[in-house]
Amino acid sequence: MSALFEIHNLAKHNWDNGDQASKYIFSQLSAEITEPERIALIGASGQGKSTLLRILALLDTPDEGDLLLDGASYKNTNVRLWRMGVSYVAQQAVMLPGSVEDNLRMVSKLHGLAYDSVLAAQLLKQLGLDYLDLGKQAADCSGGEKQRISLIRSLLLRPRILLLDEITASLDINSTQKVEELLMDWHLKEETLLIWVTHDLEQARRISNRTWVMGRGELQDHSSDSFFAEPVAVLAQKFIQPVKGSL
Ligand SMILES: Nc1ncnc2c1ncn2[C@@H]1O[C@H](COP(=O)(O)OP(=O)(O)OP(=O)(O)O)[C@@H](O)[C@H]1O
Repeated sequence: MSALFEIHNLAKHNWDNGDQASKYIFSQLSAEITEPERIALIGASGQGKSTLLRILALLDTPDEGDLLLDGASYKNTNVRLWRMGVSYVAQQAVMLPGSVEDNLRMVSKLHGLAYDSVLAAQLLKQLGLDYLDLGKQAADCSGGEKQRISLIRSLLLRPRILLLDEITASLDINSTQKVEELLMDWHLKEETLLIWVTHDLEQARRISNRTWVMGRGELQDHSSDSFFAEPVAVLAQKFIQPVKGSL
């Protein structure tokens, strides 16, 4: 039986700055995921974590290598179908023109799916957004509101793989906790594979069973239990440099 998701020798060239030493952001990146897991993706700034997630969602193209979903290469798959199964939630939430409700409805419409208003209302409540006027212009929402609306937009697609790019970066502690609880619950019920980029090692420990560390163009794969056996402060020094003050 084929794995759920496979990354084979993936490489991405850096922007061409004439410096051969930095030709690749990363190269020969490989990983195999056989079942829906919760993967924390960590690493210092500029190591290519967002680029990797964007490539996995086919929002950017790899320069070398292959990606397989249920054994089928992205090269032989319709991009729209791929994106129904693999959804990326960006670090900077981008709102589409129109109201909050227009934004929530838009993705289902694009993919020819029925809009599940009951699920939308439930998710808004779980993320503490039930006070929001759905007729409000999405562009007028706060950064934290936009981030949660953008997460709900992706969840409404019920993707098999959810790629989360620092999605709690502009949220307060309460909202962050709600997002984490919702996603842990969602993962259990929907069996969604989560790949979650975070600079917060405590968050990585809470949400993952597997930890990928990106650095120097490579990907290290650890079980979170063994990775977090060391104190977080020590791990921060080793893997998320420079770390003075905060992660
Ligand atoms: N499409 C692209 N082609 C070439 N280089 C890119 C592309 N996108 C990003 N880069 C470069 O790749 C490097 C890694 O960027 P990326 O945003 O993926 O890092 P990151 O690990 O997510 O960083 P951070 O933690 O700060 O968000 C940057 O130097 C960036 O300019």
